Amino acid sequence: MGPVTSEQTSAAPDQPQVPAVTAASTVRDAPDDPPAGHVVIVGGGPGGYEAALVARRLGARVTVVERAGLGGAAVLTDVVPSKTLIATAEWMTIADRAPELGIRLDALAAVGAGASGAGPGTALRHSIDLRAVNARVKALASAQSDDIRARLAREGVDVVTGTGRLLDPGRVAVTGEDGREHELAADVVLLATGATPRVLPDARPDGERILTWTEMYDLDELPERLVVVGSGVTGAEFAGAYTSLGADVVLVSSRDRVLPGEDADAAELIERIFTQRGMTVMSRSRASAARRTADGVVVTLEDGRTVEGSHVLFAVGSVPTTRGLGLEEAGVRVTPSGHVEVDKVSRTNVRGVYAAGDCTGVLPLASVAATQGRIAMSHALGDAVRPLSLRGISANIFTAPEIATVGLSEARLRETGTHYRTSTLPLSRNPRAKMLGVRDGFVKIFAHAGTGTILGAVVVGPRASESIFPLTLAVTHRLTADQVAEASTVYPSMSGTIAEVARMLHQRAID
Ligand SMILES: Cc1cc2nc3c(=O)[nH]c(=O)nc-3n(C[C@H](O)[C@H](O)[C@H](O)COP(=O)(O)OP(=O)(O)OC[C@H]3O[C@@H](n4cnc5c(N)ncnc54)[C@H](O)[C@@H]3O)c2cc1C
Ligand SMILES: NC(=O)c1ccc[n+]([C@@H]2O[C@H](COP(=O)([O-])OP(=O)(O)OC[C@H]3O[C@@H](n4cnc5c(N)ncnc54)[C@H](O)[C@@H]3O)[C@@H](O)[C@H]2O)c1
Repeated sequence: MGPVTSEQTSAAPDQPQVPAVTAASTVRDAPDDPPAGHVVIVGGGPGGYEAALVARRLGARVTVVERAGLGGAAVLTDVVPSKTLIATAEWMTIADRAPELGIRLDALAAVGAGASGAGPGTALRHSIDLRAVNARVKALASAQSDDIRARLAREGVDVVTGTGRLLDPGRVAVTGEDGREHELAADVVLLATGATPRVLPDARPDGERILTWTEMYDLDELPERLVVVGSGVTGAEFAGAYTSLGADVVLVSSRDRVLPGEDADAAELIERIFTQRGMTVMSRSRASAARRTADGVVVTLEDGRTVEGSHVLFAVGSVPTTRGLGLEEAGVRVTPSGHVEVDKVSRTNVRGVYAAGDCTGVLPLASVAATQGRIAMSHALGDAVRPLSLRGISANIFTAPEIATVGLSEARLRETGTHYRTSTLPLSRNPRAKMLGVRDGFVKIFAHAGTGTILGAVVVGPRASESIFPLTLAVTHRLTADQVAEASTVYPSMSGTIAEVARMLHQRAID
């Protein structure tokens, strides 16, 4: 069975989300001779497992080949662990505001709770038991992976443990843990093999002091001085979290500022907050090597300077997991960076072979991987499909405060010469923010200068990941600033600022 070639555009794909995997359903066995053929999916991350569910719903027999664990890097090493760690860090950040809100942690209560050596009147602060934090992180990730495995089993998806390799468009070889190889015949193949941390040749991770983000959850004690190399989203999230947890953090950034790809106002605000919290940010500093010392590490920069720490975390990007996948042999085209080339319905250049997620490099987000996987299966199995659009994709950087974005960035609007208007309000003027002791953050909206249609937005603030949703609706459904301004908001609420910024855009339009 080959893929359908015409693109239909009726049903919209679901909201791009990594699915909840808790819903109960009866076990469905795959039919021996499924009407929609056999789909083999290599990689069980969000790109792969979400596709598997869709393919089963569309009547295919489905086999997922996964070598590490279901849920992929997203669940086992990247999204889930980092956001669970950040949940603890966020609590610490909120606790820092407690005295301002009239909350005291007094010595007596702490002694009762088991703190030792604190006499009455002793000033106390919360501290971190990193072993306990990381045990929670790993247990949560592993439970989520188990949930996904159970959900796939309930839906009748076959899961094979091993490493998959494309032999040709209709055959996948699987090498099991025992080294034995067997073949799976496929009508459709989906490659969803993700990406792995980039490693500098002279800074090989050792799992103890020189680390990638996947190894951070094996630490039992808070690093005394953590050097974080790379100030992209991963570096910024870890540097911010470890500062909140109480570590002394040095962030080595090769660029002029942290988060170089993000809204400039948001990035500047985060950098200011980072330094206010005691983080050392070294800009225009590129690391070239790292080595162990007797009790720590030394990181060497390209200009010869050195930075000492107890540990170093390299967050210098990822490489697609596409080597050894048989792409060349099967004639699948890859980009110079090694990503699988796909179109907007996740097709590669080889008929019947699709790809989704980080191995395609389209937009490395779990939500996008899941959407690409779903689209691939709908297309391959002849269901209605709407090609991937990145227009209404929202994303969030889980720093404190969070940075949430949707739609076009200001840089992109400038690049494309779009005639736009923008308004911004700081959260410090919002009554709810004042009550909560929140000072940092803002709402910024971009609207088309002619039509008033909302083109993009940035929200910086606590739980910005939640507040961005009305603006995602606005961008997705092409609402105007006036339509957003007319909607009622609760008083007092953070979302009041969103409506107020939308009102400001109206005033500007009639200036
Ligand atoms: C630290 C960090 C935090 C992040 N936080 C977020 C976030 O908050 N929100 C968000 O949306 N995104 C986040 N991301 C991005 C997100 O993790 C990825 O976009 C997502 O994991 C991509 O999903 P995927 O299915 O393409 O690949 P993965 O999740 O990487 O899964 C790929 C799977 O394929 C398996 N595999 C690879 N090769 C083979 C083979 N040959 N045979 C068998 N199996 C194979 C791997 O073992 C893996 O399990 C984060 C990334 C990082 C690094
Ligand atoms: N919250 C989220 O959704 C989330 C979190 C983490 C990652 N992600 C996804 O993963 C993608 C990749 O993010 P990332 O931060 O892992 O990688 P990245 O490639 O975006 O950032 C790596 C940074 O390291 C810098 N760098 C590279 N080599 C260096 C060196 N030798 N010394 C110092 N700096 C160096 C680069 O200039 C870059 O700024 C993001 O675009 C995002 O889509 C998402």
